[in-house]
Amino acid sequence: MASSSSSLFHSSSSSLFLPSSSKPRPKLKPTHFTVKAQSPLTHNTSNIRDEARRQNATHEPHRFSAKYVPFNADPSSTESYSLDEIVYRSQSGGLLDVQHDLSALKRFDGAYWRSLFDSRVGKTTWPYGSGVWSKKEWVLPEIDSDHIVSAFEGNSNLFWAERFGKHFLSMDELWVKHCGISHTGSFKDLGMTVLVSQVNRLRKMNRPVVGVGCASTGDTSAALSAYCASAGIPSIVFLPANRISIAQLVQPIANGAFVLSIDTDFDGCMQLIREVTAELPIYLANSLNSLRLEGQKTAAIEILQQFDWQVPDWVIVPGGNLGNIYAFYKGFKMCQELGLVDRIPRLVCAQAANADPLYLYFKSGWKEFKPVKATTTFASAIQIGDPVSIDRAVYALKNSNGIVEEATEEELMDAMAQADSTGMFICPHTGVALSALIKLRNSGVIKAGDRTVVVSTAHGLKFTQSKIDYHSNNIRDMNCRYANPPVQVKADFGSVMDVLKKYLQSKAPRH
Ligand SMILES: Cc1ncc(COP(=O)(O)O)c(C=O)c1O
Ligand SMILES: N[C@@H](CCOP(=O)(O)O)C(=O)O
Repeated sequence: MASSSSSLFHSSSSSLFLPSSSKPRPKLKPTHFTVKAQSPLTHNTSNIRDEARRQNATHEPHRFSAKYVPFNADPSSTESYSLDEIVYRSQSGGLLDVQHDLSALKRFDGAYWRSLFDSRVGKTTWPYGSGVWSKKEWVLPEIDSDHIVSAFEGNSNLFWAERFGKHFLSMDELWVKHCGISHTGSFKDLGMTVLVSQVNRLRKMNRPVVGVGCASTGDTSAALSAYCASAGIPSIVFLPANRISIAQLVQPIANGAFVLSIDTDFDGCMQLIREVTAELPIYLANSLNSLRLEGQKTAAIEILQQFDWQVPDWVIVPGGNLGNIYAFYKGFKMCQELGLVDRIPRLVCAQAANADPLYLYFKSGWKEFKPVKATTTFASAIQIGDPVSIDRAVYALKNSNGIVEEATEEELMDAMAQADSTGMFICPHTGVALSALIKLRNSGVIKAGDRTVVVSTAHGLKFTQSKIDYHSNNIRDMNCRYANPPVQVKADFGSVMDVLKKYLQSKAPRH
């Protein structure tokens, strides 16, 4: 059913002036805030990178750090790896997590970090003009700004969905975080800037990385190929043949990636890329690699920032491979731990009913996880039956008093059409998240006054075929209740007037 692919194929202004002593210091108060206001290109330098270099040379070295540790490890564990190592799994075969030196970050209080992050928004200072790198100290603190590969991603709009909220849900406080209004049209840019920047650093250090590879349902591959192309790094993408949209397929092709269209589903491609990256000097770019989530978590920080550091009640995220739901949890949790906010929102992960292993696990009371064979869904980017980040997702949901919901094909397509009819142009995955919201509102779990954020994960323009099918009433076993097909009309004045009069009558206010 899903649309198928063709056969073709500082400020300087916001520099952080770090204290010279490595001794613990009293927490900085906002009044001692050390962000220098200065416009980017004040020093006769030729571009923003040069300016960043000049600033770096005059600054003291960073004193924040991060490392890989086993995910959710026992506190007694001493296993850890430098971020400069090429490692995706712990000794026991479990997931890894990037652990920041929180005690170093805590030398600065919440007000300090809020002010610092706020000061960097809306500037072109390298690299802080990016919504991800404006939080560099919390993302990859040790990377040289010169190695960063960025499209100034992030800083996506948080849209007040006034009409959708009021009209369909009697809600005043419904917001949509448009992570898909981004360089390659999905939230993957947030993670990929971090991963490709680290690869760039590794290559400069002469580490054996010849290329970067991923399995993809279309968005990871688009982001990977764009960032790699921008840095001149070879990218290799494994795509499930005929299961991604044309718009997504053409992105890595245009960006010069080595594209393999493989006769299997996403889970099959994921298995293959894991085997291949264990053998060849190809760095793995899927979210199994915990570096990606460091970038993705900044969307959560941005939401808080956009609400002037007030915490919403609910955040709803569509889930597939399940890295993103954990990334949101991690972003919110860091803000709480570092004193920027005093609580975190409740998280909802929304799945397509045709690809719902997490939902089934949740419904079983977290008794037993079983991968499923995911079947075709209009939400094609989340057609995933064996998510690599299942443990991360469960952790995020349990620790945020979270919920999992699911949406049938008809529900998700109706929700997408309803949202579009109020001026949005969302992707089917966002339709899944909105369906979850509709269900939770109808059951009274989410209250009319709850401030709720739905995360929109990709741009609707990547999924136009699904909208065409829906609005043409061309989907088997679906009512397409909100279809709005074009009216065919003869090219004469009378015929045009007839249809217009009928239309205007149907729209005239009734008294
Ligand atoms: C558009 C879109 N939405 C949602 C998701 C789900 O994100 P995750 O795999 O991190 O759960 C993906 C990718 O999987 C996606 O491409
Ligand atoms: N939707 C994803 C699926 C892979 O997810 P990842 O976050 O593990 O890379 C895609 O677009 O490929």
